[in-house]
Amino acid sequence: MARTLITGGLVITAAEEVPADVLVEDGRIAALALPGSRHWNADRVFDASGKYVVPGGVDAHTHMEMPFGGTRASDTFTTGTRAAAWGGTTTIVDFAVQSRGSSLRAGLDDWHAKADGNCAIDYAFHMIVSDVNEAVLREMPGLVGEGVTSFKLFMAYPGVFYSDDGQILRAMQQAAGTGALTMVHAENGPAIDVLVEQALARGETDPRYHGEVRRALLEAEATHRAIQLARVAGAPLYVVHVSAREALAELAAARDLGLPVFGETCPQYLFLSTDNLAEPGFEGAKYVCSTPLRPRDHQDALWRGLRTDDLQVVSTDHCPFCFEGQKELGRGDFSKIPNGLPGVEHRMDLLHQAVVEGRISRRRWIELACAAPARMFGLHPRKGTIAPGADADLVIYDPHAVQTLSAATHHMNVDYSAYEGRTVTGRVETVLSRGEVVLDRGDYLGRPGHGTFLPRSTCQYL
Ligand SMILES: NC(=O)NCCC(=O)O
Ligand SMILES: [Zn+2]
Ligand SMILES: [Zn+2]
Repeated sequence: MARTLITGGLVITAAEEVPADVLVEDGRIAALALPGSRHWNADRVFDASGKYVVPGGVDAHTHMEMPFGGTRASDTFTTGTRAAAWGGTTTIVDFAVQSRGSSLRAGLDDWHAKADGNCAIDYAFHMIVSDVNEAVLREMPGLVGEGVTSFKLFMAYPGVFYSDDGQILRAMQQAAGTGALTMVHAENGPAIDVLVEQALARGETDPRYHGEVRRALLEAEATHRAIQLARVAGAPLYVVHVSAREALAELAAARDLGLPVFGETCPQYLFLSTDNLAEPGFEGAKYVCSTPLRPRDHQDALWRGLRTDDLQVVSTDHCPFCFEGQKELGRGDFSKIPNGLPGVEHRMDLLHQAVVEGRISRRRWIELACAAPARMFGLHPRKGTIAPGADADLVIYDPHAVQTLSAATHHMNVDYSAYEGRTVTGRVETVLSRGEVVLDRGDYLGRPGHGTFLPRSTCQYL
């Protein structure tokens, strides 16, 4: 395989920033050296002077083609992984779904069939458990053996993905016994359903009521309950898509006790708010996701949590539905709007914007977007860092380029952008996935089938 050299860039990892040349051989990082200090022969040289060289992003929360609310997420593995690559993400961990009444095996096989041969970048799977029973519990160790080392349980969505506390406790016990990580969607679903019914009965049908009924206190209550259940089970816990300040406080309190409790937030909770849900007409449907967007004053708490390590990971929860034909299913009844936002393409750029604005450091940017998710989900040391032996998943990033995010220019298969018209400083220039050039200065060179399934080890964050 070709030898590739990247010269003169500022190499940024979660641990350090150092000007260095990077040599890539056989799809892996072969060596780093002070700029110009070694005279390596290479078939291909990229000049990264004035640019950053960062690890490819690891997005630990995506939903390609996920069925939801009578429709399915509009990005396939082909379109979604291509869009991820455009945004500097070179690994996704997608959620395989167990259908109720079916087995984990069937759900996982289904997900392999969707992804196999179609991905532009490497991928792995978590498993959504929507039907906890004895047979399903017995299947869990087998999945861990196949590299599916995390399971997501839902306290929300009664009748769909929801598990009750007893089922969650049982699944946590089983996961802990195999070394797997339990992920929880922490919202009190049954209580939310009561509030939904009451709101609709009052004629409150607009998208903004989605945010009002999914109360912050019901996220905090569920987060508290998930933590206590994990304690009882002796299980580590990862709370997905944290949006409420009150839920974050529960995580912080648990971490202050030294518990193995981790949290993720997403760009939509850091950059968008209930103001978007309240946009005129039916526009707010574009911003319907769960947990919901919160009033703007929650954002500062989330940023603080990212700085203090009460939150460890920023993932996208990419789950796109087109406005036309999909979000529109909920006109006249907000509870029928399919839940989810597009975002897999913009995470690296939006977090870099936070660097530009002084909210996080450059190293924290890489920690949150690359290194921590790789360690959390058993992908380190192959992914999330730049070191000899690691996969050559590399991004040359121009920190000065200015771009405007828009549906007219993005690559996700969705007819709107949640960040339409937002200008950010910084842009991906070149992307390598295991040494192969996927993107270079606006030319897409990737191909479906390059991306391979990554069996994961257990959490290395503990
Ligand atoms: N988050 C969301 O609104 N949709 C995807 C499913 C989930 O993660 O709960
Ligand atoms: Zn969720
Ligand atoms: Zn999700």
